[in-house]
Amino acid sequence: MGNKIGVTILTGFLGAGKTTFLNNLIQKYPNTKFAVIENEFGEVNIDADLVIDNQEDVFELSNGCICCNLNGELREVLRKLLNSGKKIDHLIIETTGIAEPDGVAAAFIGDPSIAQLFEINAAIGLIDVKNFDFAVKNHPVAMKQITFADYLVFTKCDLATEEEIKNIKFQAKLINPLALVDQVTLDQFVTKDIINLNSYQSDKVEERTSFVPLNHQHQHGDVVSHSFSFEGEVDAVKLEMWLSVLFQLQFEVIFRFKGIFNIQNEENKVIIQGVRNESKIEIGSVWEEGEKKWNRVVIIGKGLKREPLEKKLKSILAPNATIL
Ligand SMILES: Nc1nc2c(ncn2[C@@H]2O[C@H](COP(=O)(O)OP(=O)(O)OP(=O)(O)O)[C@@H](O)[C@H]2O)c(=O)[nH]1
Repeated sequence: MGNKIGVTILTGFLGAGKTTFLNNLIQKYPNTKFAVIENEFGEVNIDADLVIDNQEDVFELSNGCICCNLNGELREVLRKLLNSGKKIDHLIIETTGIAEPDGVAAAFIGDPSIAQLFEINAAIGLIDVKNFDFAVKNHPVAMKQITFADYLVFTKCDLATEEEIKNIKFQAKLINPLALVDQVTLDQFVTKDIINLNSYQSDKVEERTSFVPLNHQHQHGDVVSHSFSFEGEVDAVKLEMWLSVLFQLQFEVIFRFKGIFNIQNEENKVIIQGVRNESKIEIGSVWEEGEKKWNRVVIIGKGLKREPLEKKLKSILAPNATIL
């Protein structure tokens, strides 16, 4: 992460346990100086008062949602934070239960002055196992939160049976095959090194993408997750053109995009992540000698049909490539 301040985004539907988790998280790292941005969709920000105040800097963004009308204000707070001269090791943003986390993440990737100083570390999605069905059936945003998370934490497991938890974990993994999963109960400390997940680093993307089933499709309501793997070299210009169309014109329906590409004349893997209408392109590890040069792409979104995507992927490839 270099000298940049790592950013963890906490997402999850209303009442999923974000503030509870945040407090546990802060306590887990007594030597880390956190700044916390609390966003609540009401004029009075109650959550900010519920954050245990271990001399953390808690900023409140109320009466709106940072994924939309408060995005400018979020940028303003980040600038203030930097100009304050205070030592900050890590920033946690707790979004409202109805926020689309990609809008928050996009601010860190799309704004060069912010991206220079902050780096998204991971998006944590909390899922209340007792309310999972209700939330995903009735609120498309809950589904979007799950698709965007790098790490899914199941809460209120103390209130559910083993069978219920297993079933919900299974469904959530189908919706978001890229995410790591874990579970907590009330007041239980987080065991994973949450602030160092580094999910946006190219090696972690490579690692997670390799766990996704090959050439798979899964549908949950109108949210569908497609994975593709194919051999052959990709034409960089054609890929860029396709992605710019995808991210500029279709970002409303593309919730998540991660890909590892074998680009023509490039010795290293090229890692591409799409966050709303922004994309992050990084050079990954070198293709090892004898390693099969698979391109792997995972696209999760609303009502996405497989055939046009497959056709598009074929069109960016050199003629000898085959999609399996
Ligand atoms: N039994 C049980 N209760 C929990 C657990 N996690 C959170 N809660 C309770 O659930 C309620 C909501 O938790 P919060 O942490 O405020 O949830 P939130 O996601 O921040 O809520 P909003 O900001 O309203 O979206 C609180 O009463 C918590 O004490 C859990 O694992 N088990």
